[in-house]
Order: sequence, then structure tokens, then C-alpha cells
Amino acid sequence: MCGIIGVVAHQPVNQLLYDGLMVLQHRGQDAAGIATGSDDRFYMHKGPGLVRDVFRTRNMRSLVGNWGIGHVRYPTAGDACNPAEAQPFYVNSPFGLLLAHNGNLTNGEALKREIFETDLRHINTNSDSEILLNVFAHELAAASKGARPDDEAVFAAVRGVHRRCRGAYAVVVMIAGYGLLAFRDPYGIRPLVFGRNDTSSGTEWLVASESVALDTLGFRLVRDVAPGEAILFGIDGTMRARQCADEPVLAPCLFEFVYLARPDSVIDGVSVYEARVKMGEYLAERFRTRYPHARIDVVIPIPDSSRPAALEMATRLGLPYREGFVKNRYIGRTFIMPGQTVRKNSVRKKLNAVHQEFRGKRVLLVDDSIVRGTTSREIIQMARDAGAVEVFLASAAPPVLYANVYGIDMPSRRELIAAYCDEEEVRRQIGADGLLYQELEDLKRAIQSVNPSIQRFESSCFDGCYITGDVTPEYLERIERRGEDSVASREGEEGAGAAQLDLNLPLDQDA
Ligand SMILES: O=P(O)(O)OC[C@H]1O[C@H](OP(=O)(O)OP(=O)(O)O)[C@H](O)[C@@H]1O
Ligand SMILES: NC(=O)CC[C@H](N)C(=O)O
Ligand SMILES: [Mg+2]
Repeated sequence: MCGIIGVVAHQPVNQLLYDGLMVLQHRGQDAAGIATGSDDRFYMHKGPGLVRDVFRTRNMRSLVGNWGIGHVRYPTAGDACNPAEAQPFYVNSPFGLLLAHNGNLTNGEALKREIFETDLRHINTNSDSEILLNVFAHELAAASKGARPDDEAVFAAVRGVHRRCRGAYAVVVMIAGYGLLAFRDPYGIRPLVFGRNDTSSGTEWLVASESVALDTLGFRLVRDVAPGEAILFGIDGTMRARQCADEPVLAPCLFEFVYLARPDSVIDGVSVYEARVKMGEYLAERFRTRYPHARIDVVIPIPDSSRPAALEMATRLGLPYREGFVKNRYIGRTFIMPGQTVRKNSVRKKLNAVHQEFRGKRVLLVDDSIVRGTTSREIIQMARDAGAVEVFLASAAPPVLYANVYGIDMPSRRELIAAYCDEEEVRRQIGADGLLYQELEDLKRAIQSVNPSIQRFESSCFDGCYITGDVTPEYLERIERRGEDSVASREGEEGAGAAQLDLNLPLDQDA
């Protein structure tokens, strides 16, 4: 889950894109990039780090023009520390294209060979997003048959991407001299919304991973990009949409609602906040049945993502809700950090217990999910150190049992605590007196209660059913092996790769 954004405006967009990426920062902390377009030129600056560290005033000044795209990266393919894999990616043919991608391709290796051998194109990194860009570029060149781009050629190229690419992709592309393109894979696994701002100079359009970017930048939400759909925003301010998949089916990733997205976003017609509140309601019902005799004094959330569910759970159980952990706001999300050592150290630095809320108490801690168990282990110990006499833990998500191949960095089942331990063993390992997980059906019901029209979900990390149908046991074994290698290498490389890159394009003239 990276964050992507694209805009066509009647004013310079550099600050708009920067502010938008700041709002999407929770979706990726490893690298950031912005590209803009003015007349017949593209400008780009990208590099490793948080948005506020990547862009200096001189970089911002070099990003001229009234349209552009941006990206914050949480790597799922290639190398976490390789600055060359920061996005957007650029190719100069046909026309000049820049692309930013959220998701993960499951047939990247086969495509890479095909691109080299059949399409006669060169891929210069291990990023699947560069592969996606080259597939799109090849399809667009073929569809436009040597002429300037037109809508038919662009939509045909998206159909070509759907035909050849498997996996998850929410994408924004700049086509030089033509416009901004946004599209989503045929299952709509990763979110993508667009909105408008009607000004005296004409309509401005903004596309983003989450609606929270529209709110912040003063755009009105129009709707989600539909699964399989492509939308073109011309640099003249016009908008055209086309369904480019044969059998689109909406199946959004469950983990977006559990953890990835901000609660103030609306994804596929679902307020993430409302869905999390419902998760808390269902979890409270189950807690009552499972632990009818538990005498809990206080419900405490593990900040940040579990707060809406924890508050509702406390209300439903008629128990006081207290903020027992204080979060250091300068430390990012630990789950999306690369490498287990850094994740483990960060939990302790990030959260600290308010002893008064724990001393002599039986506490019910609530988290949105238990994935590797890093957070829960540390937190439960911290609660005990602060004087808690009993510690229960409730998870608003079911046990995470399977690898994720669609844009969440969980390629190795061996890292997932619930994949190799039964519930009792997980309870023992994290050191809780009682443990409760959400039921998968209840999690789906929580989201459907907000938007009943969603019939299917991408639920693979909970039930092992991979919606795209192409994920074989052999593939999972391969990424399991590679996942372990890459995790190991990331551990060794922590802190490396601070170089920023201005690739291929005229950038940072004064840098
Ligand atoms: O079992 P684990 O492997 O530790 O992963 C799960 C934890 O990681 C996430 O927190 P994170 O600190 O990333 O973000 P948050 O502040 O949004 O909760 C999530 O909210 C859980 O607390
Ligand atoms: N999490 C994501 O969406 C990652 C995008 C892309 N696969 C990358 O690794 O850069
Ligand atoms: Mg958390």
C-alpha cells in the first residue's frame, strides 16, 4: 500500500501535490516523489525518506507546471533501500510517460521476460511498477500506431494492461501533451478516488488513494474509480471515463479497512471510521460470549489505528475507556517499517505507558490487528511493567494466516505469528491472560453494514483465497524464500541509501 495522487489544475500544483502526499504519508514512509508537467516538459524529484525530508525549497521550485502526480512508497517488490525504485517512473516512448503505482503485480517475473524478449524494452530496476509502466507504454505505442495519442488508444492500452498484468494496481499516469490517466485493476483491490474543484478558470481534477487528500486540498469527492475503469483528465480540464475490463468485480482489500487507510477516508462508499466502530461492536459481542466471567476494569487502545474499535468496544461493554499509552508523534507506523529489528525497537520508542491507568488493574487492550506479534508482545509487557494485574488483548481483525501478494509487505508466512501457532500458543507467546480475535465473517459484516452493495473482498491474508486466481502454491513458496532473503538484507541495510535521485528528467536546476 503506497499512496498515489494526481492532479490537473489551473494553477501551479507543486504545493498541492506536496500537501496531498503529506496526508497520504501513512501509506508509505520509505520514499517519496513528485513529477509535474508544464508545456512540453516534465519535471521530477524523488528520493528515500519521508515527504518532509525529500523535498527542499529548491526542489519544490523546480517542480513547475499545472498538472502532476506524486507517490509515497511502502516497498513490496524490489529493494526497500534502492533510491532508484522511488516513484514516479519515467519512460520517454511513446510520447513521454510518468507513472505512480499502488499495489503489487503477481506475474512480474514473467512480464519482465516478455517485455525484454518480445516487447524489446529494458527494465532497469527490480520494481514491479517499472514493469507495469513498460507494459502500458508498449500497449499504448501499439494502439496509437505511430500517431499522436487519442482516447481510444489510451483506453485500449489500459485494456492491454488488464489482459497482461495480474495482481493489484491502482495507477496514475501522465501522458505528455495529453492528460492524466487513472485506472484500477479489475478487482479494485487498492483504493482510488477522484474529486473536482470548480474554479472561475474551469474545473480542476484530483485523483488520490484516499478521499482524505481531497478533503484536505479542498476538492469535492466525485466517486471511486471503479474496478477495471480508466478515467482520463485532459490537460484542458475535460474528463472521460471508460470501463476497460471484461468482467470487473469489486473486491477491495479487507486490510485497508482494518489498518492501512486513515479512519477519516471513505473507500468504495465505506467510511473507514464507521467500519472500525462496527468492528468494535462485533468484537464486544464476542468478548461477552467468550469471557463471560472476565472482570475488566478498563479498556485501553493501542494507538493509533485501533482507537475507533476500542472506544466502541468499551461503550458496548459498559467499561471505562482510557488512553493508557502515549504515542510519540515523531515516530512513524511500525508495521510498515522495513526490517524486524527496527520495527521492534520502534514500538518501545513510540509508545509509553501511563502507569496510573495500569497499576492494580485488569485491562483489556484493543488493537486493530496482530500480524507479526511485535506490537502486542511489547505492549503487554509494558502494561505488566506498569502494574497491570491481568492483561487481555482483543484484535479487531481475525488471525493473519497467509502471505499478502497485493501490496502489503507480508511475503513470508513464517513471519506471521498466527500462521505457525494456534490461538492458545499466540496468547502464550504474546504473554496475555486472554486473547480474542474478530471472526472473518464479522469483519466483512462490519464493512457491509456501511455499504451493503459490496459482495466480495480480497481477504487472502485471513483465508488464503487469492482473488486474482493466479496465485499458486509454487508462487507462494518462491516469494516466501525471496521474502526471507529480502527481509534479511533489509536488516543489514537499515539506514543506508540516503541518496536522492533526479532521474532522466530536467530537475532541480539550482541543485
Ligand atoms: O503484530 P505487528 O506485526 O506488530 O503488527 C500489527 C501492529 O502494527 C500496526 O501498528 P503501527 O504502529 O504500524 O501503526 P498505527 O500507529 O497506525 O497503529 C497495527 O496497528 C498493529 O498495532
Ligand atoms: N505497497 C505498494 O503499493 C508498493 C508498490 C510497488 N510494488 C513498490 O514496491 O514500489
Ligand atoms: Mg498499531
